[in-house]
Amino acid sequence: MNPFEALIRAVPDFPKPGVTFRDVTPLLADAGGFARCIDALAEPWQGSQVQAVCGIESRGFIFGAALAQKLHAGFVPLRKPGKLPPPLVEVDYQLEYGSDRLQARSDALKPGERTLIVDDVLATGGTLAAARQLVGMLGAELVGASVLIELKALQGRVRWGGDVVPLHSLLQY
Ligand SMILES: O=P(O)(O)OC[C@H]1O[C@H](OP(=O)(O)OP(=O)(O)O)[C@H](O)[C@@H]1O
Ligand SMILES: Nc1ncnc2[nH]cnc12
Repeated sequence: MNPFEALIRAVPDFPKPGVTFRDVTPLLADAGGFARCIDALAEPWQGSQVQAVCGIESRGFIFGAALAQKLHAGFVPLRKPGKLPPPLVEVDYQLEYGSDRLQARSDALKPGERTLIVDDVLATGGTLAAARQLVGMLGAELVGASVLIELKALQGRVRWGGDVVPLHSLLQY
């Protein structure tokens, strides 16, 4: 069994019927499990000279900020609407259970800055694709993406576009 699996709670029919919600809060509450999770998320990127980690609001902030520290990189929040002051760049996207918009400060990344995107869950891949678009609009160099959980049936990896830009997940369902 994957060492992190026991720390993820499956909640049926949340937030709407037919969705099995993968709750990461038991993992976050487990000091050792959380630390090992950040080590495992960082491992593929050691030596990749990551300069900036973009974390996606809100659960992506938790993993992204810890991972940025581990990789000695800066942290850049990609936020939902109404949270960041202008000037901004923004992208609209679809979710497994709705639609949303992601925004970043228009000078959040430097041109060519080696950037990693981090989130907790890859579902349909809409969020990660929007984050990737934002990184491109900011002129940074995308090194890859890391997620804790990949929901394979929703084929987010297909949307990410194969292996040209690496995408790592720790746990697959
Ligand atoms: O691959 P996708 O279909 O785009 O879905 C994945 C996204 O869905 C969840 O975010 P949510 O918008 O529920 O926000 P939260 O982290 O604030 O709970 C999750 O944290 C990912 O960001
Ligand atoms: N099934 C799911 N569980 C947790 N977070 C999600 N984000 C999108 N789908 C999700």
